[in-house]
Amino acid sequence: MLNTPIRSVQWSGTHITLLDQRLLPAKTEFLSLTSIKDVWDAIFKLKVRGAPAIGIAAAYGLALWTQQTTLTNFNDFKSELVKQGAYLESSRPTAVNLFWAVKRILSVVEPVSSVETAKEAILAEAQLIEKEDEDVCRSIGEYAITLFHDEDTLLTHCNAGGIATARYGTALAPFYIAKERGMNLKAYASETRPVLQGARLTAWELQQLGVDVTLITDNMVAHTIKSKGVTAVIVGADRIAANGDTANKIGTYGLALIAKSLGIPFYVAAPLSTIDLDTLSGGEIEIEERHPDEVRTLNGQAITTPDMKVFNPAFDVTPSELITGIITEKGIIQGDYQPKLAKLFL
Ligand SMILES: CSC[C@@H](O)[C@@H](O)C(=O)COP(=O)(O)O
Repeated sequence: MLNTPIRSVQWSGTHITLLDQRLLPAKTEFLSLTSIKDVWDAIFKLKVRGAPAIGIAAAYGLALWTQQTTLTNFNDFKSELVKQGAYLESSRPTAVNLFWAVKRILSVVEPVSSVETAKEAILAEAQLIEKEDEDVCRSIGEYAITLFHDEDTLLTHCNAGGIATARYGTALAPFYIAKERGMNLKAYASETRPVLQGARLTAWELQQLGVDVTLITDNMVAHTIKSKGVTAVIVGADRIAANGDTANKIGTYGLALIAKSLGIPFYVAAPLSTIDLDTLSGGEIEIEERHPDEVRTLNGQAITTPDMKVFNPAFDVTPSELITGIITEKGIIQGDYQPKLAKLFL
């Protein structure tokens, strides 16, 4: 049993050690990322995925670049660092944690005046981002658990677990806390076509944790909620707009509509680093569209003609009015999201 969850992104002194999430659950393999290009590629290809983990990988990616650069002039170093940050930001558009982490790393260079000091400050900040995410996820779990009772059955979508963060996850954090407290939370995981994060990652992660987890395909959600006594839906987020509209894995919006129709609560669990007050509403969030082959194939096997026309958005936006509560490290907010989200940052 994997009671201490695997760390999906770690700094290893000279490189980044990264769990290759594409291979799970068949193989638990770690990659050594030795250049910023490796980090871009890892984010783009979903070797690392999940909003907070992408942010941590990006922060370490910039730390890696700073350790390797031969630039000695501080102004040249600073302007190249900005370019490297923009390069990493071009890997995936939707999860705001990527942009948040790059911004945070760039900001530590402001008060310093030499390349050597900047290198140290950047690595320390990347390590702090990882450490803080662990604490934040634990806190999300502690707030989340107050919403549930022993023997409740929660349905979750995609993977917002320990491997998508520094530790504990966001939507899966209450399962870790429940285990510690001897409380029995049961789970249904929807498989999450086309990349199957629910089947490959969430079902595996909860099974490792010893949670009673059952896998369903995405089209079984309404029937399962109705027939199996699911008490709540809990998901993570990739970007929460200022008004509470939430971008998360494709399928989340449909889940929220089903939850509302069947009268069960729909919760979003996310850290403040996923809340983007500069994005006023969900309509402003850029939705990543991925390669059509993800839909044309299933586990590497073609399921359509090779030229089948495909629409493959990786995320959708759930309007805030369908969200029962947003669980953050600073507490749970319910309704009236605009002022309440803004207040979290004061
Ligand atoms: C704590 S992870 C929250 C979200 O990032 C997660 O729910 C999600 O949508 C991940 O999408 P992915 O495409 O796998 O990166």
